[in-house]
Amino acid sequence: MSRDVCAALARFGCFQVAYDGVPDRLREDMFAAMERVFDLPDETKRRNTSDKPYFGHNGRNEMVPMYESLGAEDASEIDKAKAFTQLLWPEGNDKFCETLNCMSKKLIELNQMIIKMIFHGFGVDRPDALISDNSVLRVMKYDAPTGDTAVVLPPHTDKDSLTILCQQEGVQGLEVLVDGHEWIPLAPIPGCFVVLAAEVLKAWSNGRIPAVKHRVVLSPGKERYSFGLFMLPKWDVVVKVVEELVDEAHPPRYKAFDYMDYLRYVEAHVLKMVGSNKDTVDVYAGV
Ligand SMILES: O=C(O)CCC(=O)C(=O)O
Ligand SMILES: [Fe+2]
Repeated sequence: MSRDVCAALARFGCFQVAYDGVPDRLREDMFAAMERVFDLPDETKRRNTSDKPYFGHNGRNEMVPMYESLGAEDASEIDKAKAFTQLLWPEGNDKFCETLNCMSKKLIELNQMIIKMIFHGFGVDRPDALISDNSVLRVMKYDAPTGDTAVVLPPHTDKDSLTILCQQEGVQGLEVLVDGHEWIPLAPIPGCFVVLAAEVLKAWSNGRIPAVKHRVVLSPGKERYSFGLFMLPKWDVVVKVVEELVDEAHPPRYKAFDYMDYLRYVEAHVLKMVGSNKDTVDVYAGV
């Protein structure tokens, strides 16, 4: 199993996983709740701010006019889930709070399981420094294109360690880039989650696992909802290449870096990186 996970990630930077730790009911509750979130007035949704780049409300701007998202940091902690809920529903919404909290916990469990598998596959018995509880649960909505098929979320690599996405059943949209030139649609599979390798994992794995480039494309008349758990490294541990993956044939490809400094760099250079075939982590920390 560990080997299959490693092989899929090394080759494609992604895979889909069937995971019954998240009951269908919880998934349905989440999508139902999300529709109500996006129906809230703009000024309410824009209360979702953060001092960390890309952690809060995003979208409906020049770069991504048809995309809108909100981020709940560490919603696996009940107090944080409550605070996020209260921003949106000051009068409270216990059901939403519980759904968000429960989903975050389940997806963090899945995430940690996959990180352990990856590094076991690489012969690392105790990847403790990489197992973190820090996350952002992001809920996303894409407007239906009116004319032609449209790229509603431009190609990018994620800046966390590992992303777990949940697509709506029957709504196609996510595509991943394979071999640098072929866009492959990842059709939603009932009961499955999409796992995407991101830039921090690329650094940890000394480049053995690529950060997969992906985008969202929609056909006319179809709107789309999705949500994802973005796993972040521990705040008090620098991001660095795992020692076991360094030897004479594989010198370290990345300098150690602080995750928040890297995120600030990402924010400052985001426009410059559009269309680049280099990942930000390589520009920022590549040796
Ligand atoms: O909505 C999706 O399926 C993808 C979202 C995504 O790539 C992101 O938020 O980084
Ligand atoms: Fe992404």
